[in-house]
Amino acid sequence: MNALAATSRNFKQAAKLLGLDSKLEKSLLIPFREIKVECTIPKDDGTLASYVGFRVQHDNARGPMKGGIRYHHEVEPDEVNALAQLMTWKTAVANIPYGGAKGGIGCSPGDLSISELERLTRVFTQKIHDLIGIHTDVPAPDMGTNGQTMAWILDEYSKFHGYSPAVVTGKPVDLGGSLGRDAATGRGVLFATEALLAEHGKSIAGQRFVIQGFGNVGSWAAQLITEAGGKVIAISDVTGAVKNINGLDIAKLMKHSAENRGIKGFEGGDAVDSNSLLTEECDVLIPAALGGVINKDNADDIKAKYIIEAANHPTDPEADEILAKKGVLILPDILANSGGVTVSYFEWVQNIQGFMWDEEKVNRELKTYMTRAFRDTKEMCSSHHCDLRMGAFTLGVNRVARATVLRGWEA
Ligand SMILES: NC(=O)C1=CN([C@@H]2O[C@H](COP(=O)(O)OP(=O)(O)OC[C@H]3O[C@@H](n4cnc5c(N)ncnc54)[C@H](O)[C@@H]3O)[C@@H](O)[C@H]2O)C=CC1
Ligand SMILES: O=C(O)CCC(=O)C(=O)O
Repeated sequence: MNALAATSRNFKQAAKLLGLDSKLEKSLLIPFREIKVECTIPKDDGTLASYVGFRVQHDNARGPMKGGIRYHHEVEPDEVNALAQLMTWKTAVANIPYGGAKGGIGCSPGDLSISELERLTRVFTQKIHDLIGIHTDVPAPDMGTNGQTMAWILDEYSKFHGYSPAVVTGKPVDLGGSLGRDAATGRGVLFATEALLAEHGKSIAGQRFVIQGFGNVGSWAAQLITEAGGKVIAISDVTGAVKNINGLDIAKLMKHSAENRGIKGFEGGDAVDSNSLLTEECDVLIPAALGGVINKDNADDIKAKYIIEAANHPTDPEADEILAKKGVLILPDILANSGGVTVSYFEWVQNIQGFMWDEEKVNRELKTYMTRAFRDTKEMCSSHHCDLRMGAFTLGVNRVARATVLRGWEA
């Protein structure tokens, strides 16, 4: 199912559970602004290349819009729209004072040199600088982008508006980034998983994990889960998949991946088919790469007891239904991966205050926010007799609806 159709379907189900009136429902669904820009840059060989960039600003009832920028060849308007909408509900689930946005450029970052990526990022920033801002819309990294990308956006934006570190988060620490932001999404995944397992009398220690994706989120999740005593038995990335039922050596896999631009060829396990990774025998499955990977074609074959959605919208609604019948518990994206935007909020606060927190404080506050979001979601599950996805959606949608009504925007 198309990402926007899937996200909107979840939203509409939550709106129904909450009994929202149809005018309010419609105003919450429609994005505030959709931006599409053509970014033309000279390639290193002197030829010109054009890429389409998007920024969808979904909602700002609760504060400045917030969300990552993705560089990936599959970036297209409907997906960016869906991801922006998810950010609106996610920031509300985390109870941080933001709305939601998302951006992206349709490109293959691995095929571009560093200087081409820099030129592309600067041109994109030139085209959208008037529409983003510290109190308007604050970008951050997502798939295919990182702290360096944010540093280029910061620098380009500052040429127009003066030095403005709070205009992006996920920056390098040397440029006002927060300690702990790089690991935050993975660490948030750890805290959320701990909270879910604890409800079932379990802990991370002794559980077998399978992770799809070994980028920022997947690699940090793998490291932190291993440190907490979990056994990561299989991992995939775009280059391949590797399995070791005794547990992969994550530190060695990190080194191999950095040196070889991927996990392919890692000798600390057996190479396995990436396509069957999601259906490997395990206790906890963590999709941490693309959307829509768990769908009606593979849901019935999934053997995990728990799915922790580190990626955004990895599970189609049809798969949700199949997995629910099998008794698989899904911790939804807007809760499970909210650690990233939560520490982005801490970074923005630090930039505005001009005061830097130590890493221990960042991680401690992150745990408090993740635990609270999990508890608030469970309360919605109890009051609306629904699963965790609908618990998180009703929590997020209700908070945004209340702010919308208070601001007098629903009419
Ligand atoms: N970076 C962040 O702070 C946050 C990221 N997310 C979500 O987490 C997911 C991953 O994001 P990042 O780790 O930041 O991206 P990244 O670009 O750092 O890493 C992406 C990883 O996915 C792998 N991948 C790509 N295609 C694949 C495929 N077909 N099969 C297996 N692996 C594949 C890549 O090889 C890479 O290891 C995305 O869905 C993103 O939206 C969610 C919240 C915050
Ligand atoms: O850190 C942020 O502002 C946004 C991260 C993001 O794009 C996401 O949570 O999907």
